[in-house]
Amino acid sequence: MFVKHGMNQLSSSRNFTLSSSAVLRRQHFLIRSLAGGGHSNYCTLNRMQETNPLEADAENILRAITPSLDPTRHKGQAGKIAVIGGCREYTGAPYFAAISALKIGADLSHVFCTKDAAPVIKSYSPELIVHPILEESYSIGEGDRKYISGKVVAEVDKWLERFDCLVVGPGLGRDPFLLDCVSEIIKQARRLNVPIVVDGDGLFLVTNSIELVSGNSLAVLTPNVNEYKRLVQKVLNCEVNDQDAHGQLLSLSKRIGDVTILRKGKADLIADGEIVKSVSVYGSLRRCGGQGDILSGSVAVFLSWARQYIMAAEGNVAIRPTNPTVLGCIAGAALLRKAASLAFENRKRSTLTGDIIEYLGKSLEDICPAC
Ligand SMILES: NC(=O)C1=CN([C@@H]2O[C@H](COP(=O)(O)OP(=O)(O)OC[C@H]3O[C@@H](n4cnc5c(N)ncnc54)[C@H](OP(=O)(O)O)[C@@H]3O)[C@@H](O)[C@H]2O)[C@@H](O)CC1
Ligand SMILES: Nc1ncnc2c1ncn2[C@@H]1O[C@H](COP(=O)(O)OP(=O)(O)OP(=O)(O)O)[C@@H](O)[C@H]1O
Ligand SMILES: [Mg+2]
Repeated sequence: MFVKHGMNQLSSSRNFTLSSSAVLRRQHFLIRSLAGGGHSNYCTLNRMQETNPLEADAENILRAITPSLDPTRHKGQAGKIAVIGGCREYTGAPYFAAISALKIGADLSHVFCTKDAAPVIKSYSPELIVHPILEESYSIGEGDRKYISGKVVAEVDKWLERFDCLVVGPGLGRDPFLLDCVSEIIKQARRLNVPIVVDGDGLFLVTNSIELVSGNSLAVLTPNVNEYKRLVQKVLNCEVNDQDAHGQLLSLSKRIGDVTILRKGKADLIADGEIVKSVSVYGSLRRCGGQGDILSGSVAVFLSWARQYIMAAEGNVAIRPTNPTVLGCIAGAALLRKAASLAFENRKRSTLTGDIIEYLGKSLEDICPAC
């Protein structure tokens, strides 16, 4: 009530005081004081949202699907992830996705990128296995296209079956030749039943060729606000309806043949054609670029772990829902948001994606200790 009253006073005085910066500063101070502090209040609001029946039981899901660190396990069993992305413009996005997968606990993380991007990505981290195999139109002659496309696809194909999940799109760019090659990689992954998380420019590609993912129950789309708008316009032939966000997301996922969609935003909404879940716990006020890339790498790892967990449970799955792609989305979204909130607590306005990545380990450890 006090907050409301204070806010009303502030808004009624807005018209004639906005020009004064001292008054503005006092207004901001008053709003923060009445609301109990910027970030902590934000978290409290999020905690209140946990009473929402659609809110996923993210912490229990994280505990259930994260594999124990067992001395009998060998390298590779905790996950082999590959990111298809990285071009002349973007080297950060594939790095963020691939390194996040390792920081969460995957054993191996590969990046398939263009020749220009590879040395840059390699230099960020020796932990990543980087394949400089993608080609953009500018670097090849008209007559070489078919031959080079075959070579690119064959090179990825050598590895494809070994991966537990592909992340297609972070920093991929929109070169038409490159995207044609990536279409073939997506088709091949589907033939081999390799799950894929489609993000960034991968979404630009599949939005224009929806048949690439349509009906693939092992595909996850992770659109941000722009990517979601394009997807809704293209597939549902209408505008985004925030009044019925859950219903529209469900319709969209149904229309694309029950693929799983994680709509990123203030609350992350997840649908698979059957159910809708929301992840709104934790979070940060900082919107620096690259957080979606962390998310795509994280979802890939948790999706792989969820599949392993469900296979091992042999029908005795202790958590709901039971679709591994949805579980992967819930776990990935919750972990990113927790890491972002910890990073923000420390770094405030200067929080960057690299800072958030540094908190992925602690965030998982708090929920699910290693030993
Ligand atoms: N540090 C890094 O390396 C990071 C790299 N990142 C990477 O950036 C890529 C784009 O992702 P993003 O999130 O900027 O896309 P989004 O919000 O739809 O676009 C914003 C506006 O830009 C425009 N536009 C975009 N791409 C375009 C293109 N190739 N050519 C022309 N226009 C283009 C777009 O226009 P529109 O599509 O609406 O016509 C919209 O108006 C993606 O690969 C991502 O992974 C990020 O992950 C962040 C960290
Ligand atoms: N308004 C918000 N409040 C809280 N968290 C948010 C908000 N918007 C986005 N997020 C968080 O940030 C994550 C990344 O979402 P974002 O929309 O920034 O993705 P993106 O644009 O694809 O990022 P990238 O810059 O990596 O491409 C989401 O999963 C969500 O957890
Ligand atoms: Mg993105």
